Amino acid sequence: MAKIKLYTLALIRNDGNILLGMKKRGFGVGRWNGFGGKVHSDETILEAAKRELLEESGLTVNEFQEAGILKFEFLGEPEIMEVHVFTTNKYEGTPTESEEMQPKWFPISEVPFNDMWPDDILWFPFLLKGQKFSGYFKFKGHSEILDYTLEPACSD
Ligand SMILES: Nc1nc(NC2CC2)cc(N2CCN(C3COC3)CC2)n1
Repeated sequence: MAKIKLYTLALIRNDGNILLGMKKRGFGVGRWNGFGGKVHSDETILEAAKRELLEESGLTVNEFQEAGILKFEFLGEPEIMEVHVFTTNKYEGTPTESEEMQPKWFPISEVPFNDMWPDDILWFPFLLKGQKFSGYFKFKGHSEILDYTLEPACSD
């Protein structure tokens, strides 16, 4: 039976820019990404999103928009990654490097997709348009998408 593991991913906007972090260690090291991590058993997904963003970037967010849900399967591995994606342009603090992430603002037109997870270029357009999305990706290793589905998702 596949085991689902919950993760969060927060993308912070500021006018025409988006905040990404270079992952310095662990899963996804060497790739730019939003900020997030595992959901602990004693917290909600939203609490985890806020906690991980603060830990990884130094930013405090009180109001997140739900942007979408992404499910990832890896060939030969039982765990399904369920990533809850959030976005906001309301935050406090200044992006600060952490042990996990080195933050950097990118103009929306210069998102470094070649140095990000290969799924990102597929769902970012939904995020940038404010269109909620629901996606499922089957990966072979960490760089090859074998197949996927991606569709607009209804709000509630
Ligand atoms: N953009 C993007 N793509 C992903 N693709 C799947 C990997 C194939 C996964 C993903 N996250 C899942 C992992 N999470 C790490 C931070 O601690 C764990 C960040 C968000 N984020």
